[in-house]
Amino acid sequence: MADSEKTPLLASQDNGSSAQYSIGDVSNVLGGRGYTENGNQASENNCKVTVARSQSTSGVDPSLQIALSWHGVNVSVDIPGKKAGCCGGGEVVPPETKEILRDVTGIAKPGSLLAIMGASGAGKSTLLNVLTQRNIKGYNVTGDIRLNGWNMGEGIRHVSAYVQQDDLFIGTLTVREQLQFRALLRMDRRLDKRARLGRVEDVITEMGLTKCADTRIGAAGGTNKGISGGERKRLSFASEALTNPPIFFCDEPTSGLDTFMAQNIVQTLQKMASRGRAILCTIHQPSSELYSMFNQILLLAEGRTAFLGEPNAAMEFFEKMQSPCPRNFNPADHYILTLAIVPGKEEECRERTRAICDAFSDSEGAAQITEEVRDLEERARTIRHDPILDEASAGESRYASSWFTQFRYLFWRSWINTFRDVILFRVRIMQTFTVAVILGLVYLQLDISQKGVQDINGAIFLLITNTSFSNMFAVVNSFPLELGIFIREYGTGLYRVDTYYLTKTFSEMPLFIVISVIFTAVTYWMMGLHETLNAFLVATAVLLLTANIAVSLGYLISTACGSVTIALAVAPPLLIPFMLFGGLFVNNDNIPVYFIWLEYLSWFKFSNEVLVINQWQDIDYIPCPNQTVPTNATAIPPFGPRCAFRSGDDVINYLSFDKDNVWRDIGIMFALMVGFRILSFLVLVLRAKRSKG
Ligand SMILES: Nc1ncnc2c1ncn2[C@@H]1O[C@H](COP(=O)(O)OP(=O)(O)OP(=O)(O)O)[C@@H](O)[C@H]1O
Repeated sequence: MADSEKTPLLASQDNGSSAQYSIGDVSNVLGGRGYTENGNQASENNCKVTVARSQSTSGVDPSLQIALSWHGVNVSVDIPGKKAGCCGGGEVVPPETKEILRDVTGIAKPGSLLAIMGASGAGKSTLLNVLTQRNIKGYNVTGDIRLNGWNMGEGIRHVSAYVQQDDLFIGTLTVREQLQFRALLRMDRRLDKRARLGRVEDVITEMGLTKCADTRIGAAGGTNKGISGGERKRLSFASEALTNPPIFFCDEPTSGLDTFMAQNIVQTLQKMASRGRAILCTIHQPSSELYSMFNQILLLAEGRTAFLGEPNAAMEFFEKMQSPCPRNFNPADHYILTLAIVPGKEEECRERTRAICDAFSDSEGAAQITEEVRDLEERARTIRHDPILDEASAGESRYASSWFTQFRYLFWRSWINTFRDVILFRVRIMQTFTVAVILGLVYLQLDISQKGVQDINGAIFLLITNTSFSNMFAVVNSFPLELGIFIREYGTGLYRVDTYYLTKTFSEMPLFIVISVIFTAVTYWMMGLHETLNAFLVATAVLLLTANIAVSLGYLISTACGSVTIALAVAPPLLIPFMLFGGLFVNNDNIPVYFIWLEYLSWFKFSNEVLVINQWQDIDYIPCPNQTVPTNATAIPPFGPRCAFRSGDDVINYLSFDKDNVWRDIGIMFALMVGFRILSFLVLVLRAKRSKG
């Protein structure tokens, strides 16, 4: 992309309740005019054009509106050569450069609702990505994309909103809470809390969300259903509309909605456009009613512009091309079918498409668009540079809130998400309690006896195993589901990775603590493990630490895998080796030398060692059947072959555990807990950075 004129564009003005970006003195920009609500140029006296950021009103001030233009945009991708066919035995396919968009030019003015249409593979998503400067890693992009004639580069992100196809929300929040969360983190930091919450109420009204404002959003398509699909989509618009950006990009806003809801959404978009915004949507085969609601359409075919203009003009253009839309036929369907490449008739279809694209590029309509785009560029050239564009181009967001503000509201949201679902919370407590009671019944009141040694050691190991598995899988089953929301919100500059990660882990910690304490309290006393308060407290602390290590590893697996399915596939094979070297299945002295390193990662081993020592160290005597200890005996006599353990120390020694290792074990467990968390944080940072590419 030519960056010859990557020029400062926006300057800030503090006008109290509203924040504004000023383009500078631009007597000639937009013909010396601002744009009126219907997209026409107006207000002759507008010598200072400012970019929309007035957040106290729901519309964009005419003097703050932006025209988005793109000129001669070409996009291609380099495809490396490879061997075709199975097992690399086939022909060599040479590397090639695939053209995705070719010389695409257009303009979206304030007040216009532009539909980007075309057959599958025509280049709609690519154009949207290029215009929004998102997901373009790996593409070769040339051409100009300008705002009111100014080349802003990635700064476009700061004056536009991108509503993606899938709506991702934390389902436990209500509509109002979701908007308040966004407003408190995203809006201009010079606006106080009252102004932000006031803006939330305005947006709720503007987007027709009043009726469901206090309804929980719920999970899309899940059993925990909240607001409807149409309301979810309007909530997506509302979330972006809070900062009142003058440009909106929407990817398939009506997909998955029924006709009524789809119409309702496009009406909302119409309303938003009528308030001075430029709205660009990709849309797949809209119904004729929907089609008629757009005031501009852009038809893409084979990466070229087949038409850009008003729907009526499209009708005339296709008539001239000897492809008139039949009566009572949906024009959108007709154009897409006319421009589609039908399998088996590729050459013929490509020929027709080429002819249409050539005809459009030679048409008066195309010439007028090119002239308007050039006019904007030309006029922008005469304007003095303004430092705020440098700021925007450098990617600095003036909406970023402070670290503490992010921490506060993220913690609030995470806390709600963890504890609001009372049913789920109760289910987890009941589940823990039930499992604890069952295990307690299986190992009810264990004896200190020769046979009891195996049962007690087995019970201790089972406590560690259950604590590890249940806590790790609780994370693995839920955290990856939230990662999509995190990536998207991080991408919009809502918060930092560290604040998100810290609040997530801190807010969830109480739940893991409560569950671990309930589990230990029930099982410990039912099993009749060493019955002193001190031993119980040590066991509780060690199992809490164990739970936290498992949770940390759960975070690491979740961030590394990114999806529940992969994380669930990876977690068990990872856990088994740790469990194997826990001291129950293989004696510590018999671990093969090449697996010693794994022993140092096995918290099962450290936890087991501390708990076994905690259980046995005060047991001076383990009875042996058929042998009585004389009351006046000074030492316990040697046992026969059936009695392996005279005292707790024998049990500890038998397992190759050492009382001197207790503090070392606890230290290593802390290190594992912290280490896994730091690693998972680093993986999350990496994931977040890569998602921005
Ligand atoms: N990274 C890439 N590598 C190779 N080809 C690509 C790449 N990205 C896009 N394409 C190709 O470019 C063309 C346009 O893709 P794009 O996704 O923009 O089409 P689309 O009109 O949005 O299609 P759909 O409506 O099916 O989503 C397609 O043929 C696609 O296969």
